[in-house]
Amino acid sequence: MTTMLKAPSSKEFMDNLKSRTPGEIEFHQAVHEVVESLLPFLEENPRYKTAKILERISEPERILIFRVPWVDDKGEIQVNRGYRIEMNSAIGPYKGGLRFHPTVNLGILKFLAFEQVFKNSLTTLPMGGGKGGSDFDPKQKSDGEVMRFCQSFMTELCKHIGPNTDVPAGDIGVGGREIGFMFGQYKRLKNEFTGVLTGKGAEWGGSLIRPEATGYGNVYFAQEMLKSKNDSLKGKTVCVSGSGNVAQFTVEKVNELGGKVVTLSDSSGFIHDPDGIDGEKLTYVMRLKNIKRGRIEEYAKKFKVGYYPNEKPWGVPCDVALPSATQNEINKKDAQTLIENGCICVSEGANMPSTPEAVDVYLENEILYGPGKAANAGGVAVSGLEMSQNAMRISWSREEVDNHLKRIMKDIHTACVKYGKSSNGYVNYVNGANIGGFVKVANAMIAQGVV
Ligand SMILES: NC(=O)C1=CN([C@@H]2O[C@H](COP(=O)(O)OP(=O)(O)OC[C@H]3O[C@@H](n4cnc5c(N)ncnc54)[C@H](OP(=O)(O)O)[C@@H]3O)[C@@H](O)[C@H]2O)C=CC1
Ligand SMILES: O=C(O)CCC(=O)C(=O)O
Repeated sequence: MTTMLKAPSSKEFMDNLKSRTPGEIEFHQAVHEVVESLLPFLEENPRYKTAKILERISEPERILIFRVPWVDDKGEIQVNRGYRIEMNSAIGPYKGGLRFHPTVNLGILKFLAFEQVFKNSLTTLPMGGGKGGSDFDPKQKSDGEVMRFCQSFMTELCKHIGPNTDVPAGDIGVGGREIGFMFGQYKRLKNEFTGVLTGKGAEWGGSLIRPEATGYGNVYFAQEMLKSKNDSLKGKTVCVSGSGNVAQFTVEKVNELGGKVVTLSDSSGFIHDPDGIDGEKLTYVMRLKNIKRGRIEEYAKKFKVGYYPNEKPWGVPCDVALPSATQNEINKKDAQTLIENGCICVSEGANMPSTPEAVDVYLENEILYGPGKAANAGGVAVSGLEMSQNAMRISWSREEVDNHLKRIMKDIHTACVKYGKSSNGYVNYVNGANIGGFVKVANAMIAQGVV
């Protein structure tokens, strides 16, 4: 027998969540946004209330926290903390990146794992949600130190993951180098060559287009949003933040589609290049960041453009903003400035880069706003395609993978419009992504019983 339950108010729900997860500020922020989107939908669909999906989906299935000891180049022992949040496996193995950054803590990884559940569902591929990482800082470390850390991290993590259980990938501070070291250690310990990680090198099981996928996917999503207004990126001035994996391939795709990117940043400041970051300058950025592991300030010196230490790029006039660095990098004032300067579209390469107050500004002004869990889903989507290729022991061409990516981003856009269209015609992509991502996971959870 089932009983009809009244859904808790957003405040009741959040008070309860906060009392059980004190101090996990980013996690509270991510859950609050989803609850606000979902409560009206739950009123119309009471079976999700009866099954207590909201209560279950916001509680990780499993949290792993472990010691990561390693030896630095001076022979001194260092100790970091490792994490893996296995958030939800209703529609597939846990899937999501690993972040190595000194700011990493439980609340940040839980927000990322929670977002990942909805994002992965939106891709239409069979992937549950997870996230992990460490407070280890790869900056200023030698390759040997990074390798020893990665090997120690994987020595513990390998007990909990597997190609049908949990498949990590990269995120901030984890790129091809780190995935290589972790894959090597997993293979050595388990004596098996499997698709246990994605983002692998193309010669050893990686998918073509995975490095490009998050940035390209975000630009495809922005293009879809603009297309809904009979507009495009051609001739648009674009502000990008960050200068890592996502930012670099965002610039590449914007250039290809005829836009002009005028900013890039890192945690020390931003550069403003009014002439645009063309292909040649982008090659310089890729060398600077991926090989030399230098600071974006060096771009300003090399190309004689403005560098603004300890500032973010949102005061630079643009038509389109593609935040691609980190969470909460655009606050209310930044959002107001963007709109006052004529910005008509914000599409998030980073996870949760806009504060809730910034999001309110976008929605009140009815600009095109693509939240990260929809707009940056291209990365994990191509990770899902890497898992398929590994399982079939085949490799698709660049063109095949790129065509899949384009189709997936278009489908995500369609799902957001389906669930997010307001009565006045404005598409609230926040509601669209949250409800669109929720339905498949919630239905699977109901079908699988109280687990
Ligand atoms: N890689 C992927 O496939 C995906 C990534 N994302 C998200 O995209 C964003 C960027 O990731 P990715 O490009 O992979 O990471 P990278 O490590 O390659 O690059 C991160 C960039 O962001 C900057 N950054 C990091 N932390 C801060 C901070 N606190 N303040 C200002 N700038 C900062 C870094 O600067 P510095 O070098 O100074 O630290 C660097 O330029 C993240 O939010 C990530 O979660 C989302 C989906 C998939
Ligand atoms: O490719 C993946 O599995 C992870 C991508 C990721 O971490 C993200 O979407 O935030």
